[in-house]
Amino acid sequence: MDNFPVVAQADASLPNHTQENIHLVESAVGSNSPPKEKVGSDFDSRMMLRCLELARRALGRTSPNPLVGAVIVKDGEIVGEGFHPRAGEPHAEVFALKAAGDRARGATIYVSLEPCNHYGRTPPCSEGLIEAGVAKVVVGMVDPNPLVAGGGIARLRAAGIEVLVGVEESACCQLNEAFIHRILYKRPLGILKYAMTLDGKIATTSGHSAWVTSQEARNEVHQLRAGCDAIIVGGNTVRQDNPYLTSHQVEAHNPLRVVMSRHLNLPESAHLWQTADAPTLVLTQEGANPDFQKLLLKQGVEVVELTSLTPDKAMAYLYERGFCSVLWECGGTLAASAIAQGAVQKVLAFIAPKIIGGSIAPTPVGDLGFTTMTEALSLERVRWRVVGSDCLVEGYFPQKANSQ
Ligand SMILES: Nc1nc(O)c(N)c(N[C@@H]2O[C@H](COP(=O)(O)O)[C@@H](O)[C@H]2O)n1
Ligand SMILES: [Zn+2]
Repeated sequence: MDNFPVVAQADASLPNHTQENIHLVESAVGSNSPPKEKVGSDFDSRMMLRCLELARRALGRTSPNPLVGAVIVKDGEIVGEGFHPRAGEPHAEVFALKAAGDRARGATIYVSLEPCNHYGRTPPCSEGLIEAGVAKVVVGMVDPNPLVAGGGIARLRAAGIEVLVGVEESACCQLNEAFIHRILYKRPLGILKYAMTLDGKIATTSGHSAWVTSQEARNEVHQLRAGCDAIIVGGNTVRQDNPYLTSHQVEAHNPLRVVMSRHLNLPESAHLWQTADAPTLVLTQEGANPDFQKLLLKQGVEVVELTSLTPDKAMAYLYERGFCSVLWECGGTLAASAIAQGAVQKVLAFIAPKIIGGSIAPTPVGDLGFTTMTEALSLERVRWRVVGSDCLVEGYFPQKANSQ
């Protein structure tokens, strides 16, 4: 287990203040640390939860940027609200300031992420807040982005503005767990999702898998997809299940559908290239099946040849494309190799109270090469709840602490 690369390491080249920030954010996200004392009043909490509600309106659409909401309160009343709609567009604070107009002077702004203090695609919100004359800034969480990392808070305080940090911090971190992971580990957050029977099978011996779980669980999966940037499957899943991999919800975001296939021996009639509901990307190896590549291109499917097609290389490529979260909805063989290469950090297992038997019926995770129980990968921060007639168990592989 010691040599098993379950997670990517945080980048040792990051500056010291960012390393400290990593610990700060890790302790806010993790539940292994003792519960923290509540920060702020009940009213502060209500306003911050409203910020998170606003932020969620852009679910799945902001990467590589975070989901952020902002609320401006004057004399106990909300006078402006905003959220960050997508990268390249103004930040949440800018929309809230615009909505509040002159009423922002002397007001309190609640924002789920520390105001930025840098010139990126947009100018620094810290300066905008100072110029608007706000009296107080209530922050949900410190921004782990090394370009911000406490600098926004310091700038506001230096301008004489009162700043309260950490209201509903763990809820703020949870909403942006994928953004945080991307910043800290320079990879998208990998989420492995599967549905299995009580006896641990994802399909019958003959490969029939529709449906293992209840409609309610499938609806939950559709919502999960709407919040992710990409879904990855392997060629086997395309051949056997012919999935659509969409969020099946009106106006919801559809993630990029990604197929990993070395030889491109895939069916021409697959729904993934016969339906235009969502974009599709096929990742393959150099020189694979040029005729099939032509067919895919004709269908509007993007094809990218990687020098070697592995889960880690796929995640590195998707990181470069600006993705924060990737959902692995693949079969057991690819899932095992994704876990072994540290491309999975979070597991969502839907367990249906059904038994189908079959000693060779497929299971969610293939061979990891373990021979003893001491090698088993234990999840932490485990939670479970009932969804329809099924049970959803979720947890995280332990993050290796940064040694810097
Ligand atoms: N406080 C805050 N509010 C928002 O609405 C945001 N989108 C951010 N994002 C932070 O700024 C970085 C992106 O900057 P540009 O959009 O490129 O100017 C992002 O990485 C976050 O650190 N922060
Ligand atoms: Zn900003």
